[in-house]
Order: sequence, then C-alpha cells, then structure tokens
Amino acid sequence: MSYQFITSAKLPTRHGEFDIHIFENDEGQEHVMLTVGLPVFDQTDIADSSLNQKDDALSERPIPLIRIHSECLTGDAFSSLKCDCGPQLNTAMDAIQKTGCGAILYLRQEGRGIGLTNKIRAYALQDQGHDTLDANLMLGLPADARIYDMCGPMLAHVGVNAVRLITNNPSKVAYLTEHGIDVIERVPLVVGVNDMNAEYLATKRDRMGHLLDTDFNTTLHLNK
Ligand SMILES: Nc1nc2c(ncn2[C@@H]2O[C@H](COP(=O)(O)OP(=O)(O)OP(=O)(O)O)[C@@H](O)[C@H]2O)c(=O)[nH]1
Ligand SMILES: [Zn+2]
Repeated sequence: MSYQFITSAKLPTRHGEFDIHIFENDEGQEHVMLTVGLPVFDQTDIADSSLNQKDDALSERPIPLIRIHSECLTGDAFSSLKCDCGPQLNTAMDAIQKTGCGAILYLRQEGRGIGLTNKIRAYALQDQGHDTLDANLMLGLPADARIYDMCGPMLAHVGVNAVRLITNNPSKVAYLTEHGIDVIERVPLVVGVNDMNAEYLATKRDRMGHLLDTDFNTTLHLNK
C-alpha cells in the first residue's frame, strides 16, 4: 500500500494550535497527522543552501514526542467509559503542546482494525460477559488487525526518523524499530482508568502484552 500527502492547514484546538495534515492510501482511506514544531521542508525545488538550512534545523530540534493513536469513535468523540482512548488522546495532545515538538498520528483503524460495526458487535458480546479479546475471536476476527505501514511515510513528511513514543503497547515500538525509526524512549501513558474499563485494561495487560502498571495508578510519565 502506498500513501500520499494530500493537504494541510492550521487547526486551533482546546489543547493549542496544531498543523493538521491529511494522507490518503491507494483505496482513498484517510489518515491524519497533527503536528507542533515540525515544519515541512519542500524537497522539490529548493536550492542547496536551503538543504543545508534544513539539516541545521533537524540537528538542532529535540527528539519529537509522538503518539500513534488508533481511531476510537466511541472513546474519542463520545467519551465512552469502556476504554481509555479519549483521555489518552487528550493527554497526548497536551503533552505534545507542552514539549513544543511532536505529532499525533491518528490512524483510521477503528476497533483495532475490525471497523466500527464489528467493534459494536464485540461490545454486545462483552455485555454478555466476554472479555475484549475473546469477543473479537468469537466473531471470527483477529485480536488485533491493525497495520502501521502508514507511519513511516507520515513521519518522513516532517523529517522524523527518531521518536519518543507515547504508548503502553510494545508492538508499536517493535514495528517502528523494525522499519528504521529509532524509538529513543517509550513514554508510558496510563490515564482515564475507571470502574467500567479496569477489566478491559487488565485484559490488555494480561492477555495482549500491554505494559501497564498492575494497579493502574494514574501517574503520568509525561513531565519531560
Ligand atoms: N475490537 C475492539 N476494539 C477496541 C475495544 N476497545 C477499544 N478498541 C479499539 O482499540 C484501539 C485502541 O487500542 P488499544 O488496545 O486501546 O491501545 P493501543 O493503541 O494498542 O496501545 P496504546 O498505545 O498503549 O494506547 C482503538 O482502535 C479502539 O477503537 C474493544 O473492546 N474491542
Ligand atoms: Zn477506545
């Protein structure tokens, strides 16, 4: 699959101002990147002196703080208490604004890649007592169907090849590392824990390999 940059604009938010960049894959699926302090260098017809300026700018800037966030309509837009996605997105946006250099890669792979309808089918099974992993499997679907091959082209667009990655999911770290992006630091993010999602988080920790504090304390590790 290949990915093309389509367009960008300023996006003022409650968390501060971002640049929003839209990318599209061969099938017309859109992915979104919000950036702060990551200018786009136009490679097409700039003089050599500009290229030197670009190298200088890249060598001086801090390692960007990056969040790869998979779409969760129910959590991100509707404030669902069944997961931690909304608080994770909001906290990551604040943290990136605070550091002044970073990006949210908002990937349109709802429901860990099975889509919204299937996620709600899985929720119906969860209403009957099944956990988040078994619910996917009972539907004949993978536990996690996500891909991350859009991340390389999206990060390359803003000249990023080394990151501080906000995640508890070791497979994201492994994917980037295996594809030539240095993960200088993994920044844990445990926020939005409540009575309705504690079991969901425990399943991610115990059955899906997520690196979560056993007691889900809400200490932020984002003060750098
Ligand atoms: N199939 C399914 N998807 C879910 C469920 N709850 C949340 N999701 C989706 O899971 C994705 C978020 O993945 P998570 O496993 O919460 O976290 P992660 O992105 O792997 O890891 P972090 O970087 O630590 O947040 C989003 O696409 C959500 O829509 C669920 O019960 N079933
Ligand atoms: Zn969610």
